[in-house]
Amino acid sequence: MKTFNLINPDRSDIRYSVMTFPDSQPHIKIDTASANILDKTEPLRILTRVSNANDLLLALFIKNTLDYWEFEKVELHISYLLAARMDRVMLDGEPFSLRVMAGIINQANFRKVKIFDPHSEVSTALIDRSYAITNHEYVSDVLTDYFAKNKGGDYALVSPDGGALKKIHKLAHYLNVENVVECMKERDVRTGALTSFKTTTENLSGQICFIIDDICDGGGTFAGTAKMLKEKGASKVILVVSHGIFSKGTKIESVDEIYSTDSFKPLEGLNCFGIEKYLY
Ligand SMILES: O=P(O)(O)OC[C@H]1O[C@H](OP(=O)(O)OP(=O)(O)O)[C@H](O)[C@@H]1O
Repeated sequence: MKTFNLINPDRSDIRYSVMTFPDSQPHIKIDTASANILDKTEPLRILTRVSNANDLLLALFIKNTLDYWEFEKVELHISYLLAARMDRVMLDGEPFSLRVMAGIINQANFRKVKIFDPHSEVSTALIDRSYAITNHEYVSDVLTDYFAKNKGGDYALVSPDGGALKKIHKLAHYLNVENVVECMKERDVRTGALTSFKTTTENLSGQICFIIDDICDGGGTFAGTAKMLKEKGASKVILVVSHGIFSKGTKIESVDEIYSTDSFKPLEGLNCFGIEKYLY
């Protein structure tokens, strides 16, 4: 499939240049010649991060031009979906932001929408003809990379909360890993504060613990979970997230090493895997 690549412009099958008008409107100029040589009856995907509102606008502007040129099968492949966490009304007076995002995407009438490891099933429920791409292949590559660079040993996959728990057993099955540690956390939705960390697993003596989750934002979930895992004997704690926001930086207490993709933004100072391999 041909790709209109907003993540890595050098690998785009259609060339373009992006600019911003003085009033902050994002704008794109698409190279007509590179578009005209493509077969318009074949699928074409727009590959993009939706890390902010302008990213979404640009993708929709491109779809508008591709419609005008009569490309028949345009897909949207999203590495990170803004507002996927706001998958419900958290508190009275707050919006159901994901529903708004979904409405905007739906009106553009993409043939398919693929989303890499969305926060919950609500994204694919709300967005028409959408599919979630799991983190399975990515986590498999992480384990291979980790054990190529470090001594082997007993290890466990850890789900830090209820959201991650829904995915961890399918991942463990895919990876053929038996050892899964289920954890719970409590978050006060009024303040965002994390209030408690628990697990039913008592002894993690000598275990290398891989915490698997979709997003690392401030890192509080993982500092609290890692501290608890170490108190129960874990020899190392490795954080593996699909989407690295790292709003408070990439030093997270009690976490020994971090893996992420560049789905939200390019990252330095940790193990960062390019998202393109996993989103197709
Ligand atoms: O790095 P942090 O700032 O701790 O945030 C990361 C956590 O936040 C998200 O879950 P969230 O707490 O929104 O949970 P829920 O939607 O599953 O209730 C995400 O799935 C991580 O678990």
